[in-house]
Amino acid sequence: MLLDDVADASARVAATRSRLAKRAVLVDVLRRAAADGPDDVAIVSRYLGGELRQRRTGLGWRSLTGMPLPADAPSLTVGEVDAAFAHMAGLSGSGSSTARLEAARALFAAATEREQHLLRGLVSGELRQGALDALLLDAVAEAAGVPADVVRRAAMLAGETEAVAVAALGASSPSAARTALDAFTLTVGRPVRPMLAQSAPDVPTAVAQLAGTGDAPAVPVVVDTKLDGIRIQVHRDGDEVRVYTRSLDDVTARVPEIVAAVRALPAHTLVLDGEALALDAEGRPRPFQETASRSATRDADLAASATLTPFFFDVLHVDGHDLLDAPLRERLAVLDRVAAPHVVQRVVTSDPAVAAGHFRSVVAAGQEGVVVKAADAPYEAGRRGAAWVKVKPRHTLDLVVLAVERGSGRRAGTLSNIHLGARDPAGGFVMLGKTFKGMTDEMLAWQTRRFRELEVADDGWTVTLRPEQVVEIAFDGLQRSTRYPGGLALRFARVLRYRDDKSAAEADTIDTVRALVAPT
Ligand SMILES: Nc1ncnc2c1ncn2[C@@H]1O[C@H](COP(=O)(O)OP(=O)(O)OP(=O)(O)O)[C@@H](O)[C@H]1O
Repeated sequence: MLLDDVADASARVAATRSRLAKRAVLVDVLRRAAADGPDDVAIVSRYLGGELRQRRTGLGWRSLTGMPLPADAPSLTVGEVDAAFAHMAGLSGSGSSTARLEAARALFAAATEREQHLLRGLVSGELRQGALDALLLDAVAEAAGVPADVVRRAAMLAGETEAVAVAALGASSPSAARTALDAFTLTVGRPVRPMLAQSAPDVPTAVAQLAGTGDAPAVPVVVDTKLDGIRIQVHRDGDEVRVYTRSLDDVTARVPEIVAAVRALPAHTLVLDGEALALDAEGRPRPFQETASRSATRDADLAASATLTPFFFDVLHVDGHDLLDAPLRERLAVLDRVAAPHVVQRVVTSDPAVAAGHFRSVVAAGQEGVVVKAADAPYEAGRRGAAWVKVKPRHTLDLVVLAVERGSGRRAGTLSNIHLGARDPAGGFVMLGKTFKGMTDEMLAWQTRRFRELEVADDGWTVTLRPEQVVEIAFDGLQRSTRYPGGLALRFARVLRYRDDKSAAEADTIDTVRALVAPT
């Protein structure tokens, strides 16, 4: 397949707001890629999702300025483009950056204007979007003639889209595609995308959503303590233990204490879902920053300074039995048996008052809130379904840093005041305000370095960034604003922490923010 076909599809997807129209474009291009063979499906599904197949090419955003003028007519195949990036990624040693730049120039010289636009987006990561991935999976399902939930489930278990697209579109018939997709099962040692939660403003609302209201007898729900640490998914096969983060990165080498704790549990094979936390001598959680900086750094000194304790709230597999489809009630019974010293505290009740009492006591003990869960629900990998509902005592949003201003006075020399954007589901970001509050000196130093890496332009005062860094913001409310494009501004926004475990595609959307505005 020609790169031009993908560039054309990508431009048409970006040009329409209609999900149906976007999906139709993707179905068409995926079908044509399938006719050209599995290698093309692999590459095209990656490119449509906004990613290269190479994790790192060594090419920076800046190196793409000053590329040659575009070619007049398309000639590049996707296979040639993938091979060119594989070559660039493989270069190392002295002279490699010059060689890489030459290879990039040759590639760009052979690309038309819209192909160059696609290549830039792929290299910079700007085309990557969570919403696009979901759409792509639906398009794979339609192109292969199988139900969308079968494809989604396979992708969650595979932890990626490419292999699933190849399996589904490489099959000779819809029933063969289904068989190929059913072969993606939970494998110990291969992380699955974690189940996510919706939010509710308070505990009675969350309980009512799950336990039901009215005359029917209320069903008991699980009210789990919400710990404010780092999501971990731990896989154990005998003595081999691997620890993954929310974004499925392998952090095993950095958390030997978690490995040791899980090795001591009474099971041979295990997949556990939970949270890692730094505790003080009294067993109270230490501030999140300590847990986060510990996991974000490879620094051995820091590694010694805070010990992480794992707490588990779910189990997906034990000794040859997959539990994904078992109701939570059963999974928790297994969890209590195999992970007893490390289980998150919970109450099971249908009484909103009891649930609210648990919420108050855990918040008083320094925890973040609760997650109310349907006791009969399966584990829905990768889904923000209705079966888990979180409740926290304060308003927070995960926003993306769009730009940053130079600090002055005590903050001279730093990059300080950050511009905050919510994700627009149709593409791009909507600015909601700025803040320089809540940052510790360490955070300031960290962000000053980090934002230089993301710099796109610098007018001497404001540095415009690639929209990649997610930040968790607390705020007191929203006000109408004529200054910002969404017509809304945050009141008293302050930084709680930087979220390295979330990509910009997972940031809160402007629709979520609008839903917080009380109807007038
Ligand atoms: N007992 C628990 N059950 C489920 N999730 C928990 C629990 N304790 C802490 N968590 C954390 O809460 C998160 C659930 O909220 P959500 O799925 O919205 O993820 P998130 O966007 O990372 O949320 P947040 O920023 O509120 O932690 C999980 O990702 C997990 O890290």
